[in-house]
Formats: sequence, C-alpha cells, structure tokens
Amino acid sequence: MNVKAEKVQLKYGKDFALKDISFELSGEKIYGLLGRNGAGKTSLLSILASFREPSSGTITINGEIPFENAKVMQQVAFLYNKDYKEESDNVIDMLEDIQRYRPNFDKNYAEYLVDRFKLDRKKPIKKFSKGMQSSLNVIMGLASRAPVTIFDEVYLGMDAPSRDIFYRELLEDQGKHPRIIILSTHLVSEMDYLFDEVMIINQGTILLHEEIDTLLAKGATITGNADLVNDFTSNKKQINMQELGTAKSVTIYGELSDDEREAALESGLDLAPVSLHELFIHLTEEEN
Ligand SMILES: Nc1ncnc2c1ncn2[C@@H]1O[C@H](COP(=O)(O)OP(=O)(O)OP(=O)(O)O)[C@@H](O)[C@H]1O
Repeated sequence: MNVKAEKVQLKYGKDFALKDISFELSGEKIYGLLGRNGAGKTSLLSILASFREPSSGTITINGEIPFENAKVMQQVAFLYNKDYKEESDNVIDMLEDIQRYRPNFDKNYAEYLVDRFKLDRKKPIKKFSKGMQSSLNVIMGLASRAPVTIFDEVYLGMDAPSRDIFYRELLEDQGKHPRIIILSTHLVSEMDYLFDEVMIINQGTILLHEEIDTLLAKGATITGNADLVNDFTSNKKQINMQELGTAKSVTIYGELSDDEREAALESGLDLAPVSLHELFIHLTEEEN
C-alpha cells in the first residue's frame, strides 16, 4: 500500500487550513500524526478518507484518487469522534452492518474486542458513555483490518485502562495483520512507543516526517558550564534553553557526530536524550 500527497492545499473560504502538504507513506507501519490544535490534522485526514476534496494538489492511495472512488474507499477506514446521539442500533447490529462494506472485517475478532472493552451488546449505542462510544470506534477500526486505517484522536473520553487495551490490541493485531495505520494524537508521551514514523504538522504544513528512531537521535539536551554549553551549541539549531545558575541546559535538534558527542563528554558536558513529547512541544513552539 502507498499513500501519497502532492502539494495538497485546503481552503475554508479564504483561509488555508492546509498550505502545501507533500508526503509519502509506504510500508505497513504505524504513523503518528502530531500537531497542535488547529494545525490541520483532521482536515488532512478527512481528505485521505474522501470526506473532502483538496482545493488543489492530489492525494492518491495506491496510485488512485480516493474521492468518490468506491473501490479505494473500501480500503480506507476512518474512525473519528462521531456523534452517536441518534444511533438506536446496538453493538451487534452495528458490527453486522459494517461487515457488508468491509471485505476484511473479522467478526470473531470484533466480538473478542467487545468483551475486552466490556461493552453491553444490547444497549442502544446512543446510550453509551463517550468513552464507550470511542471503544466502539476502536473495535470497528481494528476489526475492519482495512489496508489504510485512520484513527483521528479516537481515544477521547476513554479512561487510562481502556486506552491501554487499545494500544495493546493495536500492536498485537498490527503484528499479525500489518497495514498502514495513522494515529492522530495529542497524547504524545503516552503513545510514542506505538509509532514507527512520525509526521508533525504545523499551521497547515508538514514540519517534519521521520522514522521515530532517526527523529529521536536528532534531539539532545546538553547540560553543563554555561560557557562550554554556549561554545558547543552555537552552531546548532537550539530549540530550548534553561539557565541554572552558572550552568546551562540547551536542547538542540540536528545530527550530532560521534566525534562531537565524544568531545562534549570529554569537556565535562552531559548529553541526555530528548523525548518525542519534548521535541513536539519545542519544535512547534519555535515555529510559532
Ligand atoms: N468546517 C470548517 N470551516 C472553517 N474552518 C475550519 C473548518 N474546519 C477546520 N477549520 C479550520 O482549519 C484549521 C485546521 O483545523 P483542523 O480541525 O484540521 O485542525 P486539527 O489539527 O485537527 O485541530 P485539533 O487538534 O484542535 O482537533 C483551523 O484553523 C480550523 O479553524
């Protein structure tokens, strides 16, 4: 499977929600889509899911434009915070319905997940709590086994144990049935271990798209004597700084060679890794 965006723009009236988005997702991996409020995540995902057409540029899935293309859309599952307040069907009716248009849907797996999340099979979905409705979205997304599965902040309202079940089942099922999974989230520190690749979107543009290991290797926090830290970081991209009396701590983003690391340690500086959460905060902060 392959998902490709080329120079995608999306306008709401005169305002650009997406300015110039290009990327390629190839390979059955879990992709984390991170961005601050209003960055454009839902706008981008709703184009991928054919809910909208871009104002300009193209999105293709396996080389085909998904918009109003039934064959492609069968391959894409988009789960988001749907409003179920009118939904009088129960879980079982709902799952039977989905089976009709999801060719890879696994009914037994869906039933297993209903038990795992302890959902009432008879209650109308409109009477479910917000977290239960989110669990239902997770069940539909996982059991559909669509080659492109998109979860747009689908965990909203789910308590910590339920989110943990989601993450465990996601990893286990992805291991058995690999597909392209896109997770948009604000819960960066809680979900970072799930991602193979990360895309950060900021103000309608892609700030970065990297494999998680490459991305994390680019961040480092250098702490020590302020003058030494200044010397070491002066030619680097600095994304955060803290003064600690005569000491200083600077977070940088960029390649550090082995020689540079060695030199830093030899001069008494301390080098610490940076979490995805910190990188996300400082990189999007700086851009603003
Ligand atoms: N239906 C709409 N009409 C007009 N503007 C919209 C509409 N939907 C979104 N926008 C604007 O487009 C921009 C991107 O919004 P979008 O919902 O894609 O962001 P997001 O990254 O999903 O945000 P959040 O994390 O808060 O859900 C924002 O400036 C938002 O105000």
